[in-house]
Amino acid sequence: MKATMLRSAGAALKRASRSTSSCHLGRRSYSSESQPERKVAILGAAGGIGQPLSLLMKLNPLVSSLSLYDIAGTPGVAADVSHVNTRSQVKGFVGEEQLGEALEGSDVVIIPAGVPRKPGMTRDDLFNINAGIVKSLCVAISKYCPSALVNMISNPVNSTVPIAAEVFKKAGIYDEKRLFGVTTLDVVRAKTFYAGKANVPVENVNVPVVGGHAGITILPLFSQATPKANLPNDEIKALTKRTQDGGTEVVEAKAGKGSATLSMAYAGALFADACLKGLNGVPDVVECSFVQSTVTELPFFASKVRLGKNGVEEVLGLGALSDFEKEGLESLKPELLASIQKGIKFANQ
Ligand SMILES: NC(=O)c1ccc[n+]([C@@H]2O[C@H](COP(=O)([O-])OP(=O)(O)OC[C@H]3O[C@@H](n4cnc5c(N)ncnc54)[C@H](O)[C@@H]3O)[C@@H](O)[C@H]2O)c1
Ligand SMILES: O=C(O)C[C@H](O)C(=O)O
Repeated sequence: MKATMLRSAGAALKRASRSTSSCHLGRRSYSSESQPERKVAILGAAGGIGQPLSLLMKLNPLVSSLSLYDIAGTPGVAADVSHVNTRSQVKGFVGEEQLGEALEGSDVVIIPAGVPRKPGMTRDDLFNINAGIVKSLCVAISKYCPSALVNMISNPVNSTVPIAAEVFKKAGIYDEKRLFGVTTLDVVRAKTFYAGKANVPVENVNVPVVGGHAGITILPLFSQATPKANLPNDEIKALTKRTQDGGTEVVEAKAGKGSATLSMAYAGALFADACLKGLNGVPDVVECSFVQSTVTELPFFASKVRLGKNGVEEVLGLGALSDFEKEGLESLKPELLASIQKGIKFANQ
């Protein structure tokens, strides 16, 4: 009975990971024996996101070594997760003196380290604490695993990604193909909310989300959503607003106990899986991500990105936008640019 339940849960996870890419994920199945060795490090692994993300990455057969780092609590998390009978070897690292070893040899580094919002706060209110945390972690990445793909989850993503870029430039190791702001949760939310309104099976839904990762800088492109549903304008507006406020919806519901952790762990695991597939040469892996970009005049922008053996293989354009989306795009630019510049300035102080 239990075995049957576990098997069907595993199958459901596999189905979800195939269907939640914004576009098309490689559909071949792999056995762990034929997979290359891949080390994934999670920085902030003992936190609200870090713990479930550690579990989800332990379930990923593409991972051979899982390195769990935090300033406290990682020995327990690592011991716990390590008992799960899947391919990867798990090690916990705690405190700055163990950060180098945690990072060494990593192919993908996922960063959910830093403080989350409380009700009434914006993501930018986290800048003062999280900017310093991200900066110091990126200095260590420059030193110990300069060619890793970096998946930045820590907020404000619109600023922490530019901070990371500047740190890497200073260290002489910056490669724009290897730095990603994780905006997958916006895509996950847009798909869920759209499926509910359009009354279509959520596993078939695709919606690109572009721009950035805060309030109006989150721009879901429901005009490109599939399956087509011809929703009226007022419903598209409401869906857009709900996607933009999705993080705040969770922050308020948690009433002071943090922000999205479980849905974020799921989204972070999906994005890291896409990065690993790209590294392993799986074709046509496309996800939305906040990356260095020339899609607009802004130096960083989230859009669909094709992932490959070196990280970003191609930053894809926006496609045709509705008038409502064109307006949204113009309105988000000043705020997004200010957040990017704030990050760049901080990193160069
Ligand atoms: N990109 C997104 O879509 C998205 C979604 C949800 C949350 N977030 C952000 O993710 C971050 C983490 O959220 P959470 O709910 O897991 O917070 P949390 O407080 O539960 O966990 C954060 C963890 O980071 C650790 N940490 C702090 N300083 C560190 C350092 N120097 N090195 C390593 N670890 C360190 C803490 O010890 C803690 O375990 C927040 O900034 C939050 O806003 C982003
Ligand atoms: O909203 C937050 O502060 C966390 C995260 O960015 C989210 O979108 O859930």
